Amino acid sequence: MPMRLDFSTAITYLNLGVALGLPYAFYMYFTALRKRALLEAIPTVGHDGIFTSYITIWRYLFDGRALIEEGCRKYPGSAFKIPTIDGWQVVVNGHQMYDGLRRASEDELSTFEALDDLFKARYTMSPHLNDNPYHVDVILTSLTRNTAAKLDDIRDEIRQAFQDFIPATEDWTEYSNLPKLMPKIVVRVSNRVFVGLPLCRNKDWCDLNVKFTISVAVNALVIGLFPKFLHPIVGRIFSSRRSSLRRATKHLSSILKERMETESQNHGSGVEQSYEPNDLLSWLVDKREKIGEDWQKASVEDLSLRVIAINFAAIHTTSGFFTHALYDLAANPQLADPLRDEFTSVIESEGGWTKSAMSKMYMLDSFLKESARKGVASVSVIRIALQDFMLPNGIRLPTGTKVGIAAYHTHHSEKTYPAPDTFQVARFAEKGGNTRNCMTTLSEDWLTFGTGKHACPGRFFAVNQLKMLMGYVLLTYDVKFSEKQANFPHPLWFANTVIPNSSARVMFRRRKM
Ligand code: HEM
Repeated sequence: MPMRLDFSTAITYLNLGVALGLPYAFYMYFTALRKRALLEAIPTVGHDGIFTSYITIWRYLFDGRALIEEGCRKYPGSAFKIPTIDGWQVVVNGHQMYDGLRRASEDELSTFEALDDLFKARYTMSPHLNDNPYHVDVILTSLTRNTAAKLDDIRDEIRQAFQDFIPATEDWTEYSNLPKLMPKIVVRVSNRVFVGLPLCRNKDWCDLNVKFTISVAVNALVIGLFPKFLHPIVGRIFSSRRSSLRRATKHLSSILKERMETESQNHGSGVEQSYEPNDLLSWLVDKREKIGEDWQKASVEDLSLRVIAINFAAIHTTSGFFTHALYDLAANPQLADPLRDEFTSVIESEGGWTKSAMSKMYMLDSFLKESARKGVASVSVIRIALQDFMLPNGIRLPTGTKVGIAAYHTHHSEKTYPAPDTFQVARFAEKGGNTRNCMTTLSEDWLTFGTGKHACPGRFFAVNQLKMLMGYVLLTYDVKFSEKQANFPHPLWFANTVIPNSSARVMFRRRKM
């Protein structure tokens, strides 16, 4: 029977709601006033009234780039603040400011705290992941060093994955929603190196790793809608971390146990660790003493979590980058021949798809870098101040302030990049082995991989993979936009992130010589 609410019960509920809601509203109001007062010395772009700031918060979601551009014009080489749904975001621009952020230590401006804030990582991934992020070191050292030995595997997996998802047909075949399709290819190729065969082709493993990133982002968004003091409760309710970890452990448990057993037997016995099989799992197991005294207790869960966390960092970044590059290739079909010629002549002179060959693809490097230059997020290098921090121009960031660099603005500076809105394939191309301008070299004008101690450790692996993906496409297919694709499919800039356009229609066919 439906429950009837009588008048006096309704009044009781109303009173209860007011009794609880009013103190909360006051708490929120005074917290907002206090936070704004702390940042008073930093100018605001948009509205900064406690209530009117919501107009800017809304605008930031869909037009953040324009707001940041306005801030950079008004305060060149300096800092300004913008109200966002996650609180105040301080944005800096200019080389001097870049240097200030680059040099800051983790104790001053924290990346881990910023990741936690952005992805609510302690609830969506693990409360302990960043206590000892030794997997970051494993990516930077073991993965980078071993990539050369894995290029044949990468190439093989690229071929297999493309055959499965974009078979080379005689006639043109149209594909839509590349942002959904490309992660399916990239997850296989990356996992050929992370976990090897046959797991890298396992549907459930691939599905888990493609969807884990999305579930973390969605969970974080939902948790962020609640006030911070409720996060420990809602963080448990709105998080799929346990089910994702269970799923990952199911796949990795027996493999990891076996690797740990072998590694323990060899540890200290003088037997040189030969990394057999030579993959990320072996490197993580081998280096697990870096966890500290407890390294032997490194559990299967701990290692499994690190593997899906690495996938989280690797898959959608690489596939988003690759999707943008494919759009740029389809929009500039005249570039296919020169890029293809460079690819074939370099692999011929270098004796195959080697690491040295990849490093000599100057035009391809420049093409990919130019594509990423245009499609960068509006804010990058996001940090949170763990103590009061003085910016190089004397502006003080109080403890707890979130700060980032205006990346889109930097990548579109007329001074650094003349005609910044045009696609210039040779903008970065340099012959003669000069690596100053290549994709993996960090600089104040190139923020795709961040900067400083926390710059992307996977960039060397990612760039090799991207060059091989692009090389495979160039040698195997002709690519163009469908006639239905009237305009260039610009990405969507949402708040401070960038998302590849999902409505574009791209046509592929087997390459006609
Ligand atoms: C094109 C592909 C990629 C892009 C655009 C990209 C971009 C980035 C950016 C912007 C950061 C933050 C840097 C900073 O705040 O200064 C980052 C961090 C990170 N990336 Fe990447 N990334 C890519 C691929 C990868 C891959 C393939 C891996 C792993 C194999 C990876 C692992 C990581 C990790 C672990 C961090 C955190 C580093 C730390 O906290 O010290 N990334 N990446």
